[in-house]
Amino acid sequence: MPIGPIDASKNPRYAGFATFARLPRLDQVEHADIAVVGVPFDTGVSYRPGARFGPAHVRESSRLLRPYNPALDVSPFASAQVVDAGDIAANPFHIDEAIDTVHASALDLTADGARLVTIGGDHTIALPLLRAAAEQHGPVALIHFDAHLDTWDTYFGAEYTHGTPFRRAVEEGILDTEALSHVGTRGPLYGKKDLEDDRRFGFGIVTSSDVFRQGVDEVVDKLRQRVGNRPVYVSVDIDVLDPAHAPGTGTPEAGGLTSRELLEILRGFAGLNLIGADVVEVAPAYDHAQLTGVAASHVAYDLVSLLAMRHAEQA
Ligand SMILES: N=C(N)NCCCC(=O)O
Ligand SMILES: [Zn+2]
Ligand SMILES: [Zn+2]
Repeated sequence: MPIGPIDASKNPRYAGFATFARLPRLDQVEHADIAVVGVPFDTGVSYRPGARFGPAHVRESSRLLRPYNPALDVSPFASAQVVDAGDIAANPFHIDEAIDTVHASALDLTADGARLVTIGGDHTIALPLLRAAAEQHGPVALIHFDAHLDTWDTYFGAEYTHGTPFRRAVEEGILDTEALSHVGTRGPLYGKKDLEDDRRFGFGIVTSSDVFRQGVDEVVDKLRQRVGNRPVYVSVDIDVLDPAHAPGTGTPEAGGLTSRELLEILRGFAGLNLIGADVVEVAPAYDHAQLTGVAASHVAYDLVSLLAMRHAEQA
């Protein structure tokens, strides 16, 4: 029997240390099937800093999550042993070293088959997480929720930033270029070439307007078709949400998804071969009333739920 979260009917949910969803820590269980892990790192940002405080804020905003997920009809913490694996200690003064640390820690945490939901941290960390995923599964399909493409080349000559992880990943051959999608893209670009490069790398784009005009079901259908039964990694930059739904982020763009749309699309992924996920770019200094923290914690909860369903199917 998995060890579940602290019982909120016996111990008030606002009391005690904040692990994700008040789950046990990794060192309190014998084996974890799914681990939520933080990466407090924001040295890769191009605008507002502060995503290094994202993991603590998402945990603090996750105290109200309950054990049954009616939208997916699953009790994720009973279907699998889910834990909080704490934070990866990424060097804030050395991006290359931080990337190596995240890569090594992700490999370590998943060595016995555990799946990760990583809480960022800026989007730079998706690169080492994808490296680790590809080492275990081969080149992976990607569904990338973001206002931004994050396939740019360099900033100030720097190759490893939060605007460049997916270009690096394509260059490294760790993504399955038949099955790459951005969702929620919007806002001004540097030039048309950004889109041309992106298409050349193999990405298909579902813009934020597409979600509005076509609706969730059609978008889910398209994304599912593109992924098929490939191993798929889901990366959620919280700035995919409209700043009204997620003000606490570093590079906000108007005209984004609602949290309802994002959660509904994620729930449409039930049955896909999800192998890992991240929720990045939560910067609490710009948040209000935990809007962004609550949204991110619910996104992480649905991702954990999808992984738990997958785990139960395979067990
Ligand atoms: N990954 C995020 N959130 N943002 C990328 C923004 C890149 C830019 O400053 O143009
Ligand atoms: Zn973004
Ligand atoms: Zn991003």
